[in-house]
Amino acid sequence: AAKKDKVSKKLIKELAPCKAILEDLECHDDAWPFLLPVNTKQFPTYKKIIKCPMDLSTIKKRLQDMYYKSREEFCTDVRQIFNNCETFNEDDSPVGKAGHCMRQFFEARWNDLCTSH
Ligand SMILES: Cn1cc(C(=O)NCCN2CCCC2)ccc1=O
Repeated sequence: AAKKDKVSKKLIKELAPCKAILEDLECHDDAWPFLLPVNTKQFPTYKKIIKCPMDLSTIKKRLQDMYYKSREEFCTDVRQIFNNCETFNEDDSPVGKAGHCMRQFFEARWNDLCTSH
């Protein structure tokens, strides 16, 4: 039991900063394309082109459900959002530009977290 407790304490410590980063992503001015899953009725080709859809509301639920076993898994899901965005949108489109901006914002916050100890 002691070992398990140590692991879970470490995990809570790791994932708390992830929750903070997620909240900052959600309230960013350029977060509007990423708050909810892409509407595949509005964009019928999306499902065919994007094999692993991801969005901020899904990540929020996964955090709440203790789905992530490490902060790396959280980071991978966030990066999936921006990789999908680059695949589906032109760089100079409104959504494409928002994706590049949000990725820069995230990676800076991720570096802070990884270098702060
Ligand atoms: C990530 N992503 C998002 C879109 C998009 O247009 N989202 C709009 C969302 N609307 C804003 C207010 C209501 C719904 C298109 C392509 C794409 O890759």
